[in-house]
Amino acid sequence: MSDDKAVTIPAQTTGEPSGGAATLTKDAAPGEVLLKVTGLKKHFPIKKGLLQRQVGAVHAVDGIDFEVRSGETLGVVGESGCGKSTMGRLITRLLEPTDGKVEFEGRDITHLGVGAMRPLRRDVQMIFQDPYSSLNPRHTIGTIIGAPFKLQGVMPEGGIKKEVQRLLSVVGLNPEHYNRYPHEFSGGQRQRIGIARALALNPKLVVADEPVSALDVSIQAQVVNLLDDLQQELGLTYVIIAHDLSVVRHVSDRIAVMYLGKIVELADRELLYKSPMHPYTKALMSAVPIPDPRRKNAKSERILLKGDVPSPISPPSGCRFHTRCWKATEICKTTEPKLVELRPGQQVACHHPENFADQAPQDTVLLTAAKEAAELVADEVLAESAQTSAAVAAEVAEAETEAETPEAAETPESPEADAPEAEVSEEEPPAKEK
Ligand SMILES: Nc1ncnc2c1ncn2[C@@H]1O[C@H](COP(=O)(O)OP(=O)(O)OP(=O)(O)O)[C@@H](O)[C@H]1O
Repeated sequence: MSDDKAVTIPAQTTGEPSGGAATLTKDAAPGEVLLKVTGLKKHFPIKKGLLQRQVGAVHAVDGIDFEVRSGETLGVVGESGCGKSTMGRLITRLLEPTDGKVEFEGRDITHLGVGAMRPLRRDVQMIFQDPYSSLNPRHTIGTIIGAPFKLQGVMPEGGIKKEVQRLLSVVGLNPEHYNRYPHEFSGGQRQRIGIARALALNPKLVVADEPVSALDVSIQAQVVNLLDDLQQELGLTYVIIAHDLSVVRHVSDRIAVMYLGKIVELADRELLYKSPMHPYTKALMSAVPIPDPRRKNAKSERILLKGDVPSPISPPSGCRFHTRCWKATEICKTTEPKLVELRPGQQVACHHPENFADQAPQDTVLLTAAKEAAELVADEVLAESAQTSAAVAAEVAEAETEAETPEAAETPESPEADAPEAEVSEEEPPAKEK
């Protein structure tokens, strides 16, 4: 980690006539929406035969909506093949979306061409997973980190070499190693080089795609902490993609959980950890050990998921997770649940959420697949899940009753006021048939 904490980005001058001097001002104030994604899709066509006729498509990203606010870190998690990297490449416009909209600072950038995207490339940068293949082995690290200045026609104050050396010290590397080649560095150091390159043009948004998964576990924390420090110092906004929650849990403000091209849960970190609502989130969380001494006696039952993620070529109907979910009923197979905000700061797409009142309590018969999936879930987890859902349902019912009572008292003259508007069930939701 760098000792050089006093990071200052000098003003840069640009060769572009229209660009003007690159300023240090972050246009979006902290908390304002920097990036907005609506109905975003990417379907990769599958072509066959001599005529290369399209016979199908990989539904890598299949209609997602989210926002990234200035200064925050949005973590994106999900198993391999869920479309996280494709999403990262779509929002950095390295891929052309099939459908939907990407807005950056209020500007629609969905279909900007190469030329129009050029100035924007400064503001949106990407850090890649593999620090071995993402750095050209024939170039010195001075050339690699200095490349963005040349590509963008930007001349930093004091020259490129001085700026590259400053960036090296910012990411905790020796500025004297300017003339060395990537193979002379360890994996962690190479990832620091990738970070220095991404930071060169003082970006507003950095999308980091599995930034530490290729590194030794002992090095991972150092790189994550470096990203965290840089965010504090430079006011960066991050989208950090990871396949499990262990990497993003400490650095994210909000977390989006992806499954087969969809966001199934999007919540403030605290809420997600305290009471995950989507069964898939719960399963992902159960795979992460909790290094908390206060919880050493707490049950940490693992939830094993049945089989692999289904093919994104023909994703399951309804809720895509229904083939592996231990709570799935008929409605899950037939009707796709919408991503809705069930609690302030917590959106979820599930008919039978955890830690919340059942959204389809009339639908009680478990699918055969759910019974098989339940075999892999510890009895304690199933019991706890039923218990918390029942408790939340009772709480919700109680809150509704309280909310209705004063209203009725205020309008005693109304004949309807005496009669309860809706029956509030005191009953626990019916137990799922096993
Ligand atoms: N260029 C492409 N052409 C065809 N299919 C693709 C392409 N890129 C990705 N896919 C497919 O899209 C799906 C989503 O891939 P993606 O890499 O986005 O997932 P991921 O969640 O990032 O997984 P991983 O962590 O393994 O990278 C996968 O089935 C993948 O095979």
